Amino acid sequence: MILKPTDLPGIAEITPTRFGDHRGYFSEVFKDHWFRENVADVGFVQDNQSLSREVGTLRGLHFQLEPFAQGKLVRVLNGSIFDVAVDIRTGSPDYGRWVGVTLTAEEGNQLWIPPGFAHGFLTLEANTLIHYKVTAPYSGAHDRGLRWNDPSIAIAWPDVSAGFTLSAKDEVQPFLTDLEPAFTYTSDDT
Ligand SMILES: Cc1cn([C@H]2C[C@H](O)[C@@H](COP(=O)(O)OP(=O)(O)O[C@H]3O[C@@H](C)C(=O)[C@@H](O)[C@H]3O)O2)c(=O)[nH]c1=O
Repeated sequence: MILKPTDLPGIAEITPTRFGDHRGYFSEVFKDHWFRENVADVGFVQDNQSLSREVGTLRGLHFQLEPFAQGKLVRVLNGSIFDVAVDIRTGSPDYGRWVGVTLTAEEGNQLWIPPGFAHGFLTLEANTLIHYKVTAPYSGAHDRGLRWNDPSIAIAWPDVSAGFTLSAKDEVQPFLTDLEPAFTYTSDDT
């Protein structure tokens, strides 16, 4: 496993080793012990999969409130995405800052997004299939969002000529300035 920090403290890119031979490859894509030792001492309780048919499908930005706040470990099984995390921890030196990493099925790279960050992604290819592990179960009552194109965050989403496809919910998510404080930064945070 190759662990690479990103420009946003707390967000890490992980690329599992692939052992290739004439048949294809073998790869350990998640190892509990390694993850706890090297990334975050968390347990995952739910695995999610989503398929986006159109290139330019944008899901997010999403997070869940406590006590169902989720850390997410995201990877792509088919196609590719521009995966984004935004720091929404009140008092954080990085509050409102974002980072984006291209994740591809070809490379098999993953992004770790701890609780305290809003998450979203844009598909860069048709029929992109993603898989992600989460550290808390889904709770619709705790599900919250942040506007994907909030000018105060100014995420540089890649240009996809097809235009963006969003859910009705995501078209009208609140702006950062209107968010109820959901997370508080502490110096123990990574
Ligand atoms: C996320 C989720 C959704 N659902 C249901 C609710 C709804 O009926 C349907 C579709 O939900 P959504 O529109 O919220 O799906 P989606 O827009 O794909 O939501 C996901 O977006 C990405 C960016 C994330 O970070 C995820 O945590 C999650 O919020 O699936 C579950 O049953 N369990 C879950 O864990």
